[in-house]
Amino acid sequence: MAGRSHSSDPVVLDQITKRYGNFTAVDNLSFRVAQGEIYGFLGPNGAGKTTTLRMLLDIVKPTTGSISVLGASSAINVRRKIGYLPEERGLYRKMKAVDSISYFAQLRGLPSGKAKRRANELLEQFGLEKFAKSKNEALSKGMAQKVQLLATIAHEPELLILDEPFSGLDPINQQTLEALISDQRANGRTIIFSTHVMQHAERLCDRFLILAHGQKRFEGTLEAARALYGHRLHVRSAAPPEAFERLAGVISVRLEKAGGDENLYEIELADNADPQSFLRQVVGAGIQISRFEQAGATLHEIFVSLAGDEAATSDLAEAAE
Ligand SMILES: Nc1ncnc2c1ncn2[C@@H]1O[C@H](COP(=O)(O)OP(=O)(O)OP(=O)(O)O)[C@@H](O)[C@H]1O
Repeated sequence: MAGRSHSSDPVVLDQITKRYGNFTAVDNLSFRVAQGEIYGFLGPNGAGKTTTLRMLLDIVKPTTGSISVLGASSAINVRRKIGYLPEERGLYRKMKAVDSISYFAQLRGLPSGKAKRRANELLEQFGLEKFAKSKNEALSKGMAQKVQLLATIAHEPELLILDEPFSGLDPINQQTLEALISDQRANGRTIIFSTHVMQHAERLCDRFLILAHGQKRFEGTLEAARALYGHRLHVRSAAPPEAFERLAGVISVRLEKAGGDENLYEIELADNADPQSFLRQVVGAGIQISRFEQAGATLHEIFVSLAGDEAATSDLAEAAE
């Protein structure tokens, strides 16, 4: 599944570029998403995420390159198999919640009776049955967003494309949405979602793509990103930093916390260095250590290091919301 490319991959982008006048919004981007995968789209503001998702859906045409979605050269030909939550949310204000869901499901081919049943089932499943007959304008922003999400999945699409689905939801509803996305994958669906919030991507994604200035900065699993980011170790020892600096494979030694008898160091190893060989060298050099721990980089750290400073700003801004 994850990572293996296959001719029947539901989403294939090949050397896609999108220009607006002289400005390149998406720059020679290629990637594939495998069946049953949760694929995260990460990138700072203006990185080209929404433009790419819109190209996937054939709402925006690429300047050059080719796209295949569920075996078709245009998503429009397979739209009944796709569920799309756009970045700009919107429901008809005067329509009832239940009717909104069944309306969208019918637009995508579900017969009216089935669409209504499905709408009621989903509202109940997500604790919104009391609001089924409320008009959308009477719903809170978060509830309206949930209704729109349910409208996106009601016709049981094979491929879900969700643009910033977590933004605007409170932590409880974010959790509900995470569960919904995992549940969709468990049912064999393929999901692509964009986000600024690394924790969602960290918990949910089989693989992710980091975009910055329209270019791919990384594509792969969290483990692969961590390996790329390098090894970091936490070491507690009474020895001075120079004792570690002179060992093979050590790039830097940072004093994380000075103690009375012992210091806590963060030690960065070269990509090709091995923590075990570091440990053997420590023992061989007679350096006493009382703690040795491998630290996995967080996706946030990886994101900032790969997507640059503007990424840090947008990620932190989002986290502070
Ligand atoms: N119709 C358009 N005309 C001109 N420039 C555009 C158009 N649509 C998008 N852009 C530009 O392309 C770049 C990428 O925009 P896009 O909306 O894809 O970014 P994004 O990664 O989704 O950002 P955000 O996280 O802020 O939603 C931006 O600089 C944007 O201003």
